[in-house]
Amino acid sequence: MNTAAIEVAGLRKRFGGTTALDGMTFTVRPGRVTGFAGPNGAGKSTTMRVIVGLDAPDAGTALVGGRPYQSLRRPLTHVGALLDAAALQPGRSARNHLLWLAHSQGLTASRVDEVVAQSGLQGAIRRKAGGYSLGMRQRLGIAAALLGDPPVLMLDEPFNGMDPEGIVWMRGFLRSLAVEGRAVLVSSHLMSELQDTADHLVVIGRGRVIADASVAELTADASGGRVSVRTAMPGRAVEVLSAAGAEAAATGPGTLIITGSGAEQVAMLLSRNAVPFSEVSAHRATLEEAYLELTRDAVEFRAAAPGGEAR
Ligand SMILES: Nc1ncnc2c1ncn2[C@@H]1O[C@H](COP(=O)(O)OP(=O)(O)OP(=O)(O)O)[C@@H](O)[C@H]1O
Repeated sequence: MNTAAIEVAGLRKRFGGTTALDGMTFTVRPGRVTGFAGPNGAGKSTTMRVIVGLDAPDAGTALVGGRPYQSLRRPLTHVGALLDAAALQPGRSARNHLLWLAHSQGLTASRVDEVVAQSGLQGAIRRKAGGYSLGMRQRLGIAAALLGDPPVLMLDEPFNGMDPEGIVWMRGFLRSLAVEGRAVLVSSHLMSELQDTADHLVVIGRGRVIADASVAELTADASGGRVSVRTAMPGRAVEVLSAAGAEAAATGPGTLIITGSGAEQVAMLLSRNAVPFSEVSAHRATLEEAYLELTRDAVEFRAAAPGGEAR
C-alpha cells in the first residue's frame, strides 16, 4: 500500500528561454490527497502534462504505478487526469463525450452512468457540453477521469470556477477517493481549498520542490511557538506582556499574537495584572500562512505594493 503511485525524478523542461521544470522530484502515495501548490508559472501544469505524456521532458523520468505513461495499456484504467476542463467538443452532449471516451478504452455505457452519478451530473448529462458552466465542466472532467476506475487521479485546479456548494462537494469527493485507497494529486494556488482536503503537500516554485511534507508538519512549523490572545483590553495586554519581555502584535480587533512567551506564561501574566481575556492558546497557523512563508522567494509575478516596489 505504501508504494509510489506517481514518481517524478529530476524532471527538466525548457520552453525557449523559459525554464519550466528545473529538477522536479517528488512522489505521490496511495490513500491520501496530495496537494500540489505553487505560484503562477511554478510548473504545476507542465509537471502534470509530462506525467501523462502530453509534454516530453528534456531530462528526468515520470512513472505512474512504476511505469512510464506511454507504456500503459488502456491508460484510463491506471490514471485519470483532469488537465483542462475547457477542452471539450462544444457541440457534443456531455453523455456522448463520456461514451466516446469509454468506448475508446473498451469500457461500457453502464460505467458512464456510474461516473455521471458519482460526479453529480445526472440532471444535465444530455445537454451540450458547450453550454456547461466551468463548475459543471469540472464535474464532467472528474467523471471522465474516473471512467477507468483508476488507482491514481491527477486533477489540475479542479476547484476553479466552482461555487461554494461545489467546492464543499469537491473537498468531500477528493477525500472519499483517497479513503478508497486511491492516490489523488490535486493542484491549486488557493490554500484555503487544500486546508481541509489535502493530507500532504508538495509546494513548488520556479520548477522545483520547495517543501514536501504533511499538512500538519507544515502548519506546525509555521506556527513557530506563537500564542493567540483574545481580550477586551488589548492595549493593556500589550503593555503587560511587553513589560515582561514578550512581543505582542494586534491581528484584529481584540486579538493579539504573542512571540517570546508560552501560553501558560501569557495567561499567568494577564491574570496577575487583572487583564481580562477570553482566549489564550497556542497559535495554529493556517496553511495559507505556511504557504506564503515557503513561497516568499519563489513568486514569479507579484503585484507592487501600493506606493512601494514589488518584493
Ligand atoms: N507551451 C508552452 N510554451 C511556452 N512556455 C510555456 C508553455 N507551457 C508552460 N510554459 C511556461 O512554463 C512555466 C511553467 O508553467 P506552468 O503552466 O506549468 O505553471 P503553473 O504552475 O501550472 O502555473 P499556473 O498556476 O499559472 O497555472 C511558465 O513560465 C509558463 O509560462
